[in-house]
Amino acid sequence: MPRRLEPGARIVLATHNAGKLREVAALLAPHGVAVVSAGELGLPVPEETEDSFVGNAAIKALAAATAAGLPALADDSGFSVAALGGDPGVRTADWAEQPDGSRDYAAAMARVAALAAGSADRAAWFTCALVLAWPDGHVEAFEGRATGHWVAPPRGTRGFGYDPMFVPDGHAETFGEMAPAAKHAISHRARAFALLAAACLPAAG
Ligand SMILES: O=P(O)(O)OP(=O)(O)OP(=O)(O)OC[C@H]1O[C@@H](n2cnc3c(O)ncnc32)[C@H](O)[C@@H]1O
Ligand SMILES: [Mg+2]
Repeated sequence: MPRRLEPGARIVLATHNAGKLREVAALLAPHGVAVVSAGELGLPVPEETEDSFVGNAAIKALAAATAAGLPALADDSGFSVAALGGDPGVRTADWAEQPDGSRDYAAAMARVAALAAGSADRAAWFTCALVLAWPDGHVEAFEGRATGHWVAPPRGTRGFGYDPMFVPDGHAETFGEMAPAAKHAISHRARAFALLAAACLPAAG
């Protein structure tokens, strides 16, 4: 049996990414769970040393749960391109990292497009792993995927990260052009969250 949070429980959202924080907080809102972010608690950014999304989400969730003494929810996610053998994948954030530590997503999207342009296979997908960890080391893990294709140049200013270069299956707009509610209806994060909610969260009110 999965472990479930009590109604009214307080949890840490173990991410330093503002886009993810906004999306996960919106998904959590109907479940009556009180949320505090890793940034608000001044928690450090742990090193993501695993080669799987679930592995890295577990590192982040366990580090935050232990440091805060509260259950913690972490998201590890990434963008994969079939023509690149699934890259950048778990290294998606690293591909955007600049020498000064800042992130340049325009440059990262241009690099992905340049490397993949030689192939007729435009298939791409986002993956999201959500891991809920407790201070005693217990973890519950869930994964969701959204499939589609990549486009260049990037389109749209909504969303975050690589959203402007991804068109999900059955749609014409990129995640960067869609309304947030439309992205939530089909995204990798929403799919992982639906599994998490069914197993571990108080029923939505
Ligand atoms: O580790 P935390 O603190 O949660 O924040 P992060 O931004 O470093 O997150 P990851 O290590 O999981 O790296 C995920 C990368 O994939 C990108 N990404 C994840 N979900 C995305 C989404 O829904 N749309 C666009 N890009 C996304 C994101 O911008 C990052 O570059
Ligand atoms: Mg990260």
